Amino acid sequence: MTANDTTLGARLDRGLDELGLEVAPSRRDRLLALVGLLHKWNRAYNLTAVRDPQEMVARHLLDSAAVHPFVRGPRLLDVGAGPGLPGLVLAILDPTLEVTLLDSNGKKVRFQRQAVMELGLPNVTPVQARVEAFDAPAGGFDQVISRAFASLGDFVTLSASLPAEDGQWLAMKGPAVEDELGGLPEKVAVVASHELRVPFEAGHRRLVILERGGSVPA
Ligand SMILES: C[S@@+](CC[C@H](N)C(=O)[O-])C[C@H]1O[C@@H](n2cnc3c(N)ncnc32)[C@H](O)[C@@H]1O
Repeated sequence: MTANDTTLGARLDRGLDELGLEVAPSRRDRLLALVGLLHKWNRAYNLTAVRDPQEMVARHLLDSAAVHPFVRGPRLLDVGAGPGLPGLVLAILDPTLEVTLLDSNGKKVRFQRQAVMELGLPNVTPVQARVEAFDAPAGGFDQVISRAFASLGDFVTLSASLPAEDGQWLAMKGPAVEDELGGLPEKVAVVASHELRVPFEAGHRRLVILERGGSVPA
């Protein structure tokens, strides 16, 4: 292990601690390995604008891990997952989740497959498809999540058929999500909206949870 790995590991440990997440050493090491893979493949595949591994720990790992308490699974679909965020992180944290990573971009999905293989994650299935052309397995997904994918209205409209009857959408948004609430389709409503603090990040992450037929305003 290099001095740089030690620094990254210390930053990750502190962040997970701040989030109140206890993570087994083998899983914590896989989270760090994911940063290594993102850093290595970023040069060729342009996976993320974040180039610095220290920054990746906060902006990618901890930001994704912050929503873990709201993920109930077991079947979770990550729409527009890109390099697998937040889905890969959530799958590493909880091996009982069955995570499908969906992206239309071939390079992103090739990276997802590489990460699944190198990190040994049998609970993750990468799929290359456009969300609007993707069919859910029988019964649908328990939760459909996205980060930096689309407006709230577009996310829910494009994935309208994918959650189970009693399933949920989890939208990872910035603090100014109120402006997007008007774009929601009828019969889908916000049932909860959580302000999450991400370690080492200045602003707040907002997690908006939606269900069919919900009626509680944000
Ligand atoms: C800004 S990136 C976000 C990636 C990742 N969720 C993250 O937070 O780093 C948006 C991703 O959505 C994918 N995407 C855009 N339109 C899509 C569609 N209609 N169906 C599936 N994926 C799509 C793009 O290929 C891209 O990888």
